[in-house]
Amino acid sequence: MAADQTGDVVPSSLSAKVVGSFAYLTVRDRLPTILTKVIDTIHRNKNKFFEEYGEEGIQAEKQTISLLSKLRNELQTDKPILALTDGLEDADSWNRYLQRQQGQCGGQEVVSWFKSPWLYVECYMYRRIREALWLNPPISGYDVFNEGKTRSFFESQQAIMALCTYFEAVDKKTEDISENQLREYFNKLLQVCLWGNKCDLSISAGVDNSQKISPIDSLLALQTFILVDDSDAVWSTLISARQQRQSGKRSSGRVDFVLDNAGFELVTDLVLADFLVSSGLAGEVHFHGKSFPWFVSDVTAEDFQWTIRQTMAANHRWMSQRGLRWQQYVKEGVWSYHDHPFWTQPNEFCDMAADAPDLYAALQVADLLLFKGDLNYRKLAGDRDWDHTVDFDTALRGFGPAPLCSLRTLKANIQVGLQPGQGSKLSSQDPDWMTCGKYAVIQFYSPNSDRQD
Ligand SMILES: O=P(O)(O)OC[C@H]1O[C@](O)(CO)[C@@H](O)[C@@H]1O
Repeated sequence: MAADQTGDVVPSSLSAKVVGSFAYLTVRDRLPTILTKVIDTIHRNKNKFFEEYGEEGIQAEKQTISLLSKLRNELQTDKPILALTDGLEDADSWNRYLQRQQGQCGGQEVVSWFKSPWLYVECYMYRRIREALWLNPPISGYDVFNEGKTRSFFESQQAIMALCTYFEAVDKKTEDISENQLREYFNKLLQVCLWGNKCDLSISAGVDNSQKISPIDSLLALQTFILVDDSDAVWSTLISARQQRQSGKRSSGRVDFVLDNAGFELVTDLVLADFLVSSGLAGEVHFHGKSFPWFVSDVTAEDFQWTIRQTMAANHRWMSQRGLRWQQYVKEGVWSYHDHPFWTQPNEFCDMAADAPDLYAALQVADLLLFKGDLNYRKLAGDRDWDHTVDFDTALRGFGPAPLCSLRTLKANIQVGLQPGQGSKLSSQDPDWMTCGKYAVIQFYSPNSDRQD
């Protein structure tokens, strides 16, 4: 247990200082592997940089690699975390966060890779990659993870086609079907969107993790791996918001996706968003992505636009039709993409109201917030060593700008909101249940006291 900034007693943050823990193994093994791949990618692209920028490109490649090798050495030898020096717009808040961490150690320990909160140091690594590139124009804007994200999209083509074909049939029917039928489609597409989160490149340290089989066909078999299923509450939230709109009590009708990975997962997000709009469950969708390459496969503005363009250009009738529809939504402002520096900060989301009040206020307007993936879950629950039976609401520690739902496959050893005994049963059956990506949750919280489930 530890006291937070406000003096509340909360479980301690997960950290690599617990030798043998998942955090420890990630910092010891997975993060250096990711850094090595980043260095290899930059080196492999040397000729491209030369063709584009001449000798300057080669110099930038060398210097970036030298900064990244230094970073890998700092990590592997547990050096202190350093302040950022690139002067980018978020550098000050990162440096303030470092001071906050230093304040919390009370001078007894240094803030370092293996001693500090895992969430902090892992986010910091991606920000330092950003710094290494930024300090080296002309390759400052190069996305080192782009090749992997692109590959993962193409390797999931069959699954994307199957999903678009399924959606085509659903879409034809949404106008005159019963609420029960609509609900059935919603459940399926919500689950596809959930399992899409299996496909991230960070857990596999960049190794192929794409979707190979039809996502609809696998749903039934996957059902037993959903540990918490609050989809009833999610549905009720959408339906009651729609009723309020129809009766003129409310205008917005907005669902926000806090996105996670590009590739197949993003396609599942777009398909669900398409369904929400075409069925009238939402009037508008906001997508929140990252403002620089993050956690290997996270969606940036460029990935978002690229995915829509590729879907449009596909040589498959239903896939390209979806792409065209999505482009239309973007043109008409029905869909919009947003980024904010807070999404690429190391903060727990309970800090958002104080540290990013503009973002918090923007989220308050939504009827429903869908938080995709494992990292968002870690930030929702503060990446702390909670007992599994603690309520989701408690772990959120006051965060709740609007009704929210986490759609997450478990890839880090944090999970709340389970039934008594559920965690220990899983541990005895499947010791890696929290980190293997085989289990998932659809976990809901509403700040309105009259929860609609
Ligand atoms: O893409 P996601 O689902 O946020 O997963 C991110 C990955 O990074 C981690 O947060 C840590 O490496 C894991 O928990 C997870 O493997």
